[in-house]
Amino acid sequence: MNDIVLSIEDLRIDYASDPVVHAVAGVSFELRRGEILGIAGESGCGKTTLAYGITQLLKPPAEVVGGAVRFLGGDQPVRVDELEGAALRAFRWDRISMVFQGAMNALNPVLRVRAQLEDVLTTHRPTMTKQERRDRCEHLMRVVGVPAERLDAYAHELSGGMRQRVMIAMALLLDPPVMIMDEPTTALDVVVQREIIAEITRLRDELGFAVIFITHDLPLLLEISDRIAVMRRGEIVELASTRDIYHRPRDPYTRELLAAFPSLTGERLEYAGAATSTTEEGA
Ligand SMILES: Nc1ncnc2c1ncn2[C@@H]1O[C@H](COP(=O)(O)OP(=O)(O)OP(=O)(O)O)[C@@H](O)[C@H]1O
Repeated sequence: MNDIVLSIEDLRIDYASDPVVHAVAGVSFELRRGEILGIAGESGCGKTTLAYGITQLLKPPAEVVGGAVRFLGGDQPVRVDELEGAALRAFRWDRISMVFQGAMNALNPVLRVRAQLEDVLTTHRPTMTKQERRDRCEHLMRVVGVPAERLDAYAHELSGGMRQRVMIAMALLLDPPVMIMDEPTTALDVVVQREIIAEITRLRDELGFAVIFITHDLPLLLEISDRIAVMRRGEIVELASTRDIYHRPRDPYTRELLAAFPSLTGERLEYAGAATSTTEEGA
């Protein structure tokens, strides 16, 4: 069995604006079966463009100008970047699914959650019976921690956290070997964010799918990833195990990124009050 599920080779994506932006400037990496690969980097470094490029969701003026994306998690290798039309639609969700920032707002406001989940199954698993579809949807709701009764709700009747969980359920419906998550919890409050992250790592352990997890939140990546790729100006400047990124960062930019976050483990310093304060007031 191949240990690599996805291979990205020298992927290049431009925005054909004036001047041209080389948003992804020759990115190569391999995603291993069942791993969580974190992609970190400051705003504008090309993370989202990369995610959309891998799944062929880019819209003009964005354009893939070079490289290859190969899915290796099935019987035959698939050149994802060459898929079109019905073949692309059949591939997406089934082999690689996505949860993007604000995905929770992608739910259709006039359809019940059940109809939207069942629609994915009707399209991709046409031989499933009605009862099988019902069972699968109810199972997935339980898997992501939403009571199955909520299948009868409309999106506006659910909290932001629940809606994002529903989107994760949708991404898991077809049991894909790869999930791409781009800031999947950024729009949520910290407590809900932690719950959902814990859920994603638990599901990964249980179901064994691989995840590309994109965020500017490096401490979060250090917590959940097996390996981390650090992106800067459209390129990966360092890709290593999370342990090495944390303890032995090689690239100066990785060190800079790490230094930008307060240490979680170092010596505890006593708070001495605001540096600019000249009075005792409010101390
Ligand atoms: N429609 C567009 N036209 C021209 N340039 C664009 C367009 N969309 C994005 N870019 C540029 O492409 C580069 C990469 O943007 P991208 O959104 O992929 O970065 P990012 O790392 O995901 O940032 P963020 O974390 O803020 O979402 C940036 O320089 C951005 O300004």
